[in-house]
Amino acid sequence: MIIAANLKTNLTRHDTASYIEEVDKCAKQSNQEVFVFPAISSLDSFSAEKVEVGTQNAYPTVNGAFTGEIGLEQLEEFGIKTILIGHSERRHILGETQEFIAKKFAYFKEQGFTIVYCVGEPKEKREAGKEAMMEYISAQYEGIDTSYEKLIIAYEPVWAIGTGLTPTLEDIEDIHTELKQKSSAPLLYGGSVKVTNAKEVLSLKNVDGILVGSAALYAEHFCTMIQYADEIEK
Ligand SMILES: O=C[C@H](O)COP(=O)(O)O
Repeated sequence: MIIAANLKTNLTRHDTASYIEEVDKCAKQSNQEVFVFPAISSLDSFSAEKVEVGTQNAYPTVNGAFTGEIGLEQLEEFGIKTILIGHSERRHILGETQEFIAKKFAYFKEQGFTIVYCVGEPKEKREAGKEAMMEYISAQYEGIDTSYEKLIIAYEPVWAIGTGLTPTLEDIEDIHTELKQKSSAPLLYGGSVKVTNAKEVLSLKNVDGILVGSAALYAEHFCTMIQYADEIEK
């Protein structure tokens, strides 16, 4: 399974280095694929043996006049070859359109990156019923090559991110089963995954892993989630 931490806008360079060192220790004892996405200011050539470090964002360019952005040149300096694309915070807070997200996807696919591609519905779409919700999520697949061999998809209901709320286990399994019809790529669940619910979520059919935000900030908790995945696979 894939156990991924999105550190978002948290931890300094120093604390990120310590975090990755600690997570790498537990990841080396595990059979899981472990990803950590640090804040961009903390990207570096880490000596992690098992943890795959990815970037939370980048502009689809080698370099150029894109103030505030980083491009391929800056990622290559640290050997970064994994990227998060389409995260709901980039869609709903930073205003990335599906068209731009698809352009970014195509660019980093062209560069051979492993892409963790995020989809998920806002609360009002969830409340409008399953048909409206799936229609919304389907639109997030527009322009995306769902057969890309280095694609990982993360289903993250927007209303579950950072709220402590999650769909029921039945709902997660149901939606993941539907989304698996769209792509056979590994499908992660994200949205208020904690040490207290990670094992149940990871045990669900068509859940191939988790993408964890706030609870992953505690390396010990994130390591526990990695251990849960090993226990499930025994
Ligand atoms: O990328 C991670 C997701 O946004 C989930 O964040 P969260 O675990 O804080 O709800």
